[in-house]
Formats: sequence, C-alpha cells, structure tokens
Amino acid sequence: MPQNLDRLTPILKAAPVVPVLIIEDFHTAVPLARALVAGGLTAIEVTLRTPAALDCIKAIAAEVEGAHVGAGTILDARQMEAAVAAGSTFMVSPGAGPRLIEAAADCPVPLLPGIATAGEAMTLLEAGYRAMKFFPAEPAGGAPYLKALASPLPEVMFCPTGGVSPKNAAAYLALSNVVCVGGSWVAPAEAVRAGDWDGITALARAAAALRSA
Ligand SMILES: O=C[C@H](O)COP(=O)(O)O
Ligand SMILES: CC(=O)C(=O)O
Repeated sequence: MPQNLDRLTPILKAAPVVPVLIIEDFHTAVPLARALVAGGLTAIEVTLRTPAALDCIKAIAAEVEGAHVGAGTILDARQMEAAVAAGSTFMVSPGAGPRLIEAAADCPVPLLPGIATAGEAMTLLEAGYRAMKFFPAEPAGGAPYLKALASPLPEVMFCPTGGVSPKNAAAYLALSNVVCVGGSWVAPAEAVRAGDWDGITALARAAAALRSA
C-alpha cells in the first residue's frame, strides 16, 4: 500500500507554500528555482505542461542546492517514469484514476494525488493514501469544504491548490487537515520573463512567512 504521507511529509512541511510552476523557457528554470529556495520555498512543483518541463526538472535537481523538485500534472504511467528519470523527488496529479494509482504503487517516488470530493478522497484512502492535493481548491469549495472533511476523514492531510493566493492562504493553513498550500502566485510570468529574481525571492519570503499568519 502506498502510504504516501510519511514519505511526503518532510517535503510538504518544509515550507507552507509549494510553488506551482509552468516553465516555458528552460533557461529560466535554475535561476527561478534558486530565487524561490533563497526565499525559503524549497519544495517546488514543475508541471509537465510545457515541452521544457522535464529538462527543467533535470536541471533543478542537478544544480539547485536545497530544492526538492517535484513533477506536477502527472496524468499517466509514462509521465511518471519520465518524471522519475528526470530526478523528481515527488509527483503531483490533478486527479487520480485506477491506472495512475496502479502505476504509483510500483513507483519509487511518492505521488500526491488530487481529489475534489469526499468520495474521491475515500477511494484514495482505501488505496492507502493519506496525503492528497485538494484541486481545484477555490472552485471546489475552498477552505470551508476542506474544513468539513476534517471531522469524517481526520487521517487525511491536504495540500489545497488552485485559486490559492496571499488573500486566502492563511485560512487554509489554519485548518487541522492542511499540511501546506500550492500556488503559482510566487512566480508571476512577467517577473520570470523579466528575470526579476529578487522580486521572486521577496514573494517567496512573504509566502514562507504565511504559516504564522
Ligand atoms: O495546478 C495548479 C495551478 O496551476 C495552480 O493554481 P493557481 O495558478 O491558481 O495558483
Ligand atoms: C493541477 C495539478 O495537480 C498539477 O498540475 O499537478
């Protein structure tokens, strides 16, 4: 059984926010990851939504000290294999079908699978999962929905992602069943294009301080 919470906790608890990155230009990957780590965000999700993503993961894994680089938007077993080969230390999926869960059982790297309903969470709990992504968090019901899951499903810990921002992150982080939140706001596309690494470090630093808010 892929009890993933123990394996993911050191990564997900490293900071209150996991940056979710869609990297178009390979050359920005390493300075971007360094800027985020410098601000205190060490677990970084690079989504497999661009042709450059796997090379970005490889480069970050090899060159950015202190980073845990994960592969996001994992949709199938083939992507899982590619993510492991690239050096990911965790994987994230927006949802979880039976074939993905079967592939994850044999995978050396832990998966944080996505759910949006109590039923989906129960299916994954039966499969042994105790850490899940709540996606897309805001459209799916936000912090009130997640709070309502804590009583019936106390053993499940969530990383809400999708519509999380500095405005609502603290409300999620205050919940007993939230280990961290995910979001793209710490790496705005214009700042990445402009190479504003100091600006991104400042955003990361503010995000890293959120837990105590
Ligand atoms: O998959 C997750 C999203 O791409 C991140 O969501 P966000 O842009 O609303 O933070
Ligand atoms: C949405 C999501 O889970 C991902 O892109 O990894």
